[in-house]
Amino acid sequence: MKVLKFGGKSLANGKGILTVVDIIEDKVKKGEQIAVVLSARGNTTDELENILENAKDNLSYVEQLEAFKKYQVSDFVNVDFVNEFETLDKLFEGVSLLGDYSKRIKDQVLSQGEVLSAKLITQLLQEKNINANFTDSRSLIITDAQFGDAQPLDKLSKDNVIDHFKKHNGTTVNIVTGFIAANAKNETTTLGRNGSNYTASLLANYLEADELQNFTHVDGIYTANPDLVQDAIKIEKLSFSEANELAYFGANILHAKTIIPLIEKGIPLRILNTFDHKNDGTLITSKSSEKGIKSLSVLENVALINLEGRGLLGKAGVDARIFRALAHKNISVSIISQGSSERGIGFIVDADQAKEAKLVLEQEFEADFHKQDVSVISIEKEVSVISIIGQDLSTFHKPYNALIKNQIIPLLFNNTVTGKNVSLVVQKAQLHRALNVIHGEIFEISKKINLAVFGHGLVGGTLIDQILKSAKQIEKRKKIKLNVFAVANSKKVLLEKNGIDVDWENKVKEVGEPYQLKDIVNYANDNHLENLIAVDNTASQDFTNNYLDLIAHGFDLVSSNKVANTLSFDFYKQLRSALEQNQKQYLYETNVGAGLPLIDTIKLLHLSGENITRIKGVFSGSLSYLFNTFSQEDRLFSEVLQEAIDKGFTEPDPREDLCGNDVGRKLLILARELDLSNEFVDVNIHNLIPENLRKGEATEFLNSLSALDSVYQKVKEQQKPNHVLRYIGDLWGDLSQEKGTLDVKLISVPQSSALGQVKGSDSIFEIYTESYGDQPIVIQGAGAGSAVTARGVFGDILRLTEKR
Ligand SMILES: NC(=O)C1=CN([C@@H]2O[C@H](COP(=O)(O)OP(=O)(O)OC[C@H]3O[C@@H](n4cnc5c(N)ncnc54)[C@H](O)[C@@H]3O)[C@@H](O)[C@H]2O)C=CC1
Ligand SMILES: N[C@@H](CC=O)C(=O)O
Repeated sequence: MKVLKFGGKSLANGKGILTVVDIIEDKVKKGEQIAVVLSARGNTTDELENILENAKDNLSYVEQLEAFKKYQVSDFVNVDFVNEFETLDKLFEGVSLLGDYSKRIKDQVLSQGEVLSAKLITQLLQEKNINANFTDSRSLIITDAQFGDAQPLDKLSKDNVIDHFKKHNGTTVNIVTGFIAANAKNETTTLGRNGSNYTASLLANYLEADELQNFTHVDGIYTANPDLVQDAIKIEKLSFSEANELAYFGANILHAKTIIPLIEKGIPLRILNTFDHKNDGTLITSKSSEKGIKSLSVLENVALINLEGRGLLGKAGVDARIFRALAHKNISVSIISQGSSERGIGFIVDADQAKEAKLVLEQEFEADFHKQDVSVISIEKEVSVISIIGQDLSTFHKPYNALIKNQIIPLLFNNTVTGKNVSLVVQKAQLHRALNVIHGEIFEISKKINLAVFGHGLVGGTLIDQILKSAKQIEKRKKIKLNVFAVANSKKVLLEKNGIDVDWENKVKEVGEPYQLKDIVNYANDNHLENLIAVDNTASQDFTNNYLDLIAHGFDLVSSNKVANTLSFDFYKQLRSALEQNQKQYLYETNVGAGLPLIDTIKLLHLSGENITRIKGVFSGSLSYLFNTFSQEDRLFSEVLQEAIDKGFTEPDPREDLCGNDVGRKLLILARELDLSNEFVDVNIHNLIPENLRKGEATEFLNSLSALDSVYQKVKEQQKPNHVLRYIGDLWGDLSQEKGTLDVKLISVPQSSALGQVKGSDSIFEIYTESYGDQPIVIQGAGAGSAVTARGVFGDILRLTEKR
């Protein structure tokens, strides 16, 4: 025998009720022996309660009652509800006249909901020639006289149930009303919260059923509420004790009292979805899963009460006074935390009891206030409790660190000593994001990294395409889900919380909107996006003004833009201190040498105490290409320069390369990596642009490139034989001092030298250190180009995700 229980949502008009009839019919046709327990349909119980209140308050309720009746009858014209409707009419009339009702009357009213439901299903099944038998549980379950929350009298109830099922067995399907019962005087009682589930488990117990199937509107029990956590996973199996923890912490499908009758007889409970009944749901048995089950549950309607005072220190009986005072008003405390200094105590109560709790405590501690032993009793209403079930403190650092990195600082947390359960109190506004962060961490589900990409020109555009192309592979290999939720240029932003797709460029044009930085920050907040990274692929100084704001709003930073690292040394330090304060990271490997692993190498050498004495080389990819090609081939300077521009080697404004600023910046960035405090003005730069071409717009300059030809032809010709031109950066001097010497210059070197042999757009960096002596560490390779640079930026993003 299996007991099937259907909840209110399953029995609502429309698809629900028809599906329920199909499920029962299907089981009967397969020859399964079943008993069916039903809740009231849809919102019936709430509606009845509402009408009752209105009747009591002498408000007009008749129209509401008629609508209620109409809903119950709906299209089911053959069902006879005359008795039930008359009963309700009389009860409401009486309440309206008296202006009051007792718990006994309320139970009589509410019980009609289950009666109507069971009568209807019985009728619908009979119309399908199924031998359905309407069973009023008031003749089976006998309780004490505690109306509203009656306790079953087991022996009597069990005998009744067994007798009834003996009489009505075989092909009969008993359709039993849930929730309602009767006392010894045959007065209607109800079984309280989750009453229908309770009826079903009592029946399963008395009948020693093989299984209780609880049909709901969800697929089973999830690792977290799927409405809040998109990646929540259905739990296939769990034990009663694990389910008990879930029930306690708010999984409202289950309640401890409904589980006990099942545990007693070892009857499995299966949570199923009426609307997808092919799904196996979640099976709850006495057997614990080997690995232990983990899940998240949430308490939302709560408030945090905080009691503080220096005078509490070491005083005996303070806690006792708090609890006594609260208990006196029937206020229950669910989570409590107290520092060892005993100067404060924080605890959670139901939100609607918070005000009363504060009042009670203010009265209790009135004298202590006067003596200034107690200074504050405050209520924080905008909080929620997250409980990580199955979590102990040995691995708690993982979700905790992930929360901190996402700037979610729990207000309070505690754990159970024996069981595995850690609870956190967080700001309500952060609940959604906190749940997703913790869930991702404890289930090692693909970590979602939310990227806002600023600048989608050569480098930015290539980066976005590279990300979209490899996102699936990365998710598979590294369990990291890269989600580009924002793409912005200087004017417009495209925002897509679930990530842009290959058509992003058109969408930026067509549906992109003018924006300010705060719009993107707010969008991330409103959509609870976690693990935020801002990627700066602009060349804009204006944009770097946003860095501090981004950091303060929880973004890590990645940039190919070199400007932020080359503004004043004060800003450089301010940026680092903001990063430290907010526990954020800033990676910029592409600032020097594009995709080459230069900054990391120098950082490591310096950190390990290796004394770097000089860094010298061809720092610019575009100027490398220009002088390598120009020195080698008999071509016009302007022609080769145009080629470097066309290949995407130069800065957005190529004058930044030619005037030496770009190399100057790179040199300064490396110097600052060595803790030197040089400013940009300290860099001695040989500007390659003749004086007369330095002013005006970039386009003007680009139209007069040929004016450079004669200048550089002359320089080329004045070289010694077998020499070539190279534009180099050189960091030297006593690098243990506060500042180093930084030179950027055009030199002529033998073609056979290391610098002379550099080809194409390669950069070369010679790093001289004390241990390596005269033989420098050499890093050489493509020093410019959108593909290699974008790859380098991508590398920084991935490196950041691993640090999270
Ligand atoms: N091209 C290369 O080989 C390398 C370039 N870089 C750096 O990469 C960065 C990007 O270079 P490219 O892609 O070549 O430049 P680009 O000119 O092609 O793209 C820059 C983009 O930034 C946008 N932008 C400008 N100001 C903005 C603002 N305030 N907010 C949002 N977007 C803004 C522009 O609209 C443009 O789409 C530069 O900082 C450059 O120094 C670094 C290493 C190598
Ligand atoms: N314009 C730069 C690009 C990389 O930083 C260069 O030419 O090196």
